[in-house]
Amino acid sequence: MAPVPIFPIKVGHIDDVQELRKTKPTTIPERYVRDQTERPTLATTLLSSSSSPTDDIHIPIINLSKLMKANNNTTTADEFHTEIVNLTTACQEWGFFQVVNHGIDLSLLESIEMVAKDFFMLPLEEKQKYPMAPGTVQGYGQAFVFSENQKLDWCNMFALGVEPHYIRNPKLWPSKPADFSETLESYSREVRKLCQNLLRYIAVSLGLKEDVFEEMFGVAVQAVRMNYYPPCSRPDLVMGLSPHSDGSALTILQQGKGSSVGLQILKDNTWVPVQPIPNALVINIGDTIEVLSNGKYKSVEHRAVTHKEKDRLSIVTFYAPSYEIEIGPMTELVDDVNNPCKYRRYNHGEYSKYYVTNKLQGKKTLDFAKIQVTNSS
Ligand SMILES: COC(=O)C(/C=C/C1=C(C)CCCC1(C)C)=C/O[C@H]1C=C(C)C(=O)O1
Ligand SMILES: O=C(O)CCC(=O)C(=O)O
Ligand SMILES: [Fe+2]
Repeated sequence: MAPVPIFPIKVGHIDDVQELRKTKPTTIPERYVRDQTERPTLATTLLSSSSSPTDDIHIPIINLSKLMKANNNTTTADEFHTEIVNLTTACQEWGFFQVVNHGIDLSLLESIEMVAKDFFMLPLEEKQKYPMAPGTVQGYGQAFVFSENQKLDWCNMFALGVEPHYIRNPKLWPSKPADFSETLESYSREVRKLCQNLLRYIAVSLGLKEDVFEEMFGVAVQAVRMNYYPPCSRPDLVMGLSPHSDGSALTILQQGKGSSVGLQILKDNTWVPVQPIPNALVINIGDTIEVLSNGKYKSVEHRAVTHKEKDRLSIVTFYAPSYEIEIGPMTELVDDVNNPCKYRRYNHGEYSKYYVTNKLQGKKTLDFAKIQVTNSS
C-alpha cells in the first residue's frame, strides 16, 4: 500500500525560501532559526572558506567498473574481490560511499541537473501548480512538516514517485521545462539499473546469493526528490535539511555541479562534509538494508547545511522494496549466540507510511522496527 495523506494537519505559513532570499535577502524568519543545540557547527558553515579538521576525511570511493566488468572477464577475480572488500568496508564503517565509473552517461547526469535547475528557476506561480499537500511527500514544497511550531528547513523540494506507475500522481509531473518528464524517465531507468547492480554486490559482500534482494523486493519502489538550497545570509542559524536516515534500501544522490559543499554525514559523533567528486554519485545505505543485514550495515544519519553566497542542488533517488513485501533480518545473518535478531518483521508499506508521516528526526524512525533489549538479570 502506498503512503497516504493523513488527517487534516495545520502547518501554518511556510515561506518559499527562494522567494524570501530574492525579496528580503537578510531576513531569517523565526521558524527557520534553530535552537542552539540544533545549529550547524561553526567549523562547517561560517569558516567554510578556511580549512576545518574534517576537510581531510573522505568517504570511500567504489569503482563500479571493477565489479561490473567481472561479468565480461575484463577484470581479474583478484580485482573483483578487492573491490568487494572495499564495498564491505564502505558499507560497514561508513554507510556512505561515492561510486565512480557507474556506467550512467554523463550527458544524462547533466540533463537531469539542467531540468531540475530550470524547474526551480521557474516563477513561483508556475511551481505552485504542483503543490505538495500538507502531510504528503510528492510535489513542490516542504515535506515532513506536521505542525505549526515545527522548525523548517532552508530548502525547496520537488518530489515525485516514479515506479511502479501506480505511485505516480500525473498531475504533479510538470509541463515546464518541456523535457522534464522525458529526462526524468531516462534518468530513472538508468539509476534503477545502478541500484539493482549495487544491491547484487551488496548481497555478495554480505555472503548472500547475489540476486536475493532483487527476488525479494518485487517491483521495487523508486522515487526522486530534487532539493534546492538557496544561499542563506546566516548559515550558522538554519538547517538546509534536518538530520535523518533514509527509509529506503539504497539512496543515490547526485550533487549539482558548481554547488556549494552541503551534505554532511555523522561519523563517530562528528559531522563530516561529503566533498563532491565530479561525475561521481553518492550512495547511502537506507534503513531497509540495516534491517535486512541485521544491523551489519547501518543507515547513517546525514543532513544538509547552507552557504552564505552559493546555492546548492541535489537530486536524490530512493530505491525500496515493493509495499507488499515483508521485511526482517535475513536468517543467514542472525545467530542466536553471537548476533541475535535486532529487528522485528514488518510490512514495508507500513514502514513507508510511518516514515512519511513523521518528521525527520535522526534515526528515530527506525525504532519502528527495533527489538528493544531488556535487561533480564
Ligand atoms: C527523506 O526521504 C524521503 O523524502 C523519502 C520519500 C520517498 C517517497 C516519495 C518522494 C514519493 C513516493 C513514496 C516515497 C515514500 C517512496 C524517502 O523515501 C524512502 C522512505 C521510505 C520508507 C522508502 O521506502 O523510501
Ligand atoms: O541534499 C543533500 O545532499 C541531502 C539530501 C537528502 O539527504 C535527502 O533528500 O534525503
Ligand atoms: Fe537523505
